[in-house]
Amino acid sequence: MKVNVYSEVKKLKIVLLHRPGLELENIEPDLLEELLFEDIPYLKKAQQEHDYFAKALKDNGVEVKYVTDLLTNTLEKKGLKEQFVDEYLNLSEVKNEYILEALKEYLLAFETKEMVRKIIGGVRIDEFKLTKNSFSTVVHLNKQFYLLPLPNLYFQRDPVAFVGRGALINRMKTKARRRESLFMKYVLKYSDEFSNIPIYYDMNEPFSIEGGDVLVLSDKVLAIGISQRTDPEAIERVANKIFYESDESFDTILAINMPKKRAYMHLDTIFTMVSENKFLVHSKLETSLHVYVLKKNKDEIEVTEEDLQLEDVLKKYLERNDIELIKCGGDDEIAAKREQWNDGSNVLAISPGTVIAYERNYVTNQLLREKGINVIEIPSSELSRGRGGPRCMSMPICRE
Ligand SMILES: NC(=O)NCCC[C@H](N)C(=O)O
Repeated sequence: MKVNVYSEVKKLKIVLLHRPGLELENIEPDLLEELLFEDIPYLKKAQQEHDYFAKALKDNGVEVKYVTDLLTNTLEKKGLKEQFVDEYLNLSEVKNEYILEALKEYLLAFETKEMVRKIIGGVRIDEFKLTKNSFSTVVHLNKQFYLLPLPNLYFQRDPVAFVGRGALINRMKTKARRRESLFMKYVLKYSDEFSNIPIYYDMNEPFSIEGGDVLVLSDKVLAIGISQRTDPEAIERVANKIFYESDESFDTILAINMPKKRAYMHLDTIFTMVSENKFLVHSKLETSLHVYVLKKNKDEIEVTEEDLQLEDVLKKYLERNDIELIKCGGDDEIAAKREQWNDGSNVLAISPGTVIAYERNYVTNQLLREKGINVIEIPSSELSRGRGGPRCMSMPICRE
């Protein structure tokens, strides 16, 4: 499978998705904050909405790959089931040796496909009895889960980011999402479907970076948000790797400083590209931004700082004057807040000027159409409860 991502908008050919599963049925009110959800989703409806999203992509000529299929095939073909479970449990919050031993035995007893479904879905206390009990295991039995679910996995944008011909295997900021990166790490490392993909970041690095913060603005310019989820040190390591240890064409990284708060969770929460010169932005993003410009010089990275309007940053570094910003919700203050809350700025371009957007953000979608953008709308009553949009739910593997 060819990895080729040098744009946010060029024709999308292959995309990575995860269809929500059991994991959404294991979100309960006391876990909402820890699991990064705002409400309890209804799985059946969420799956129907996700299938609608996948169909919209396929109907537009995009090949859809599911991370669970890729992982299952890799583990089966390469006999890596046990090694994966060991590494996966090691990344989990489970430290009690009796519980780890019992969990490993329980998970390995499943067929690979079912095991993959289970490790994503979580394991409840009532699914098996511990044979050995000690004081510490008894304490743990007062909880509801041996292994917490991964309900954010359908936001495939974040754990692994394809950039150029390579990939960032991201260290996710929160414990709730840390395990997610291991899925594609195994696929990229062991699967025959991907060969010799250069890796520009690894999940074992100490600093976090999430794919929602990474935008491939052109074959020379990356934009990476310094956000609640992405550390400047991670950006620095990615820059050094791509500039000096790869044959990529990128020579500029715009590190955009962002408010470190959930409403601005990732750069793509407030800023996405919809055509070669048009961008959809959070209505408050028109103020000046503090941007650190990392330039590839001969031996080391040259860093300059800019306090510019986003439009001026884009004109300067994309070297074009026809840059146009479209505000989420337009000039209607209340619509802007409402639609931003439901990821109105987070659309997925499947070709220049054609985007997939949530139907609920109809004010923004109308504004996009008035600017000549073709908007394909999808339902999201349940998907939205995880606070992510169509761009969050997809990771392009190959664009034209
Ligand atoms: N790129 C994105 O904006 N992803 C959305 C992630 C939502 C998820 N509930 C999270 O808080 O990480």
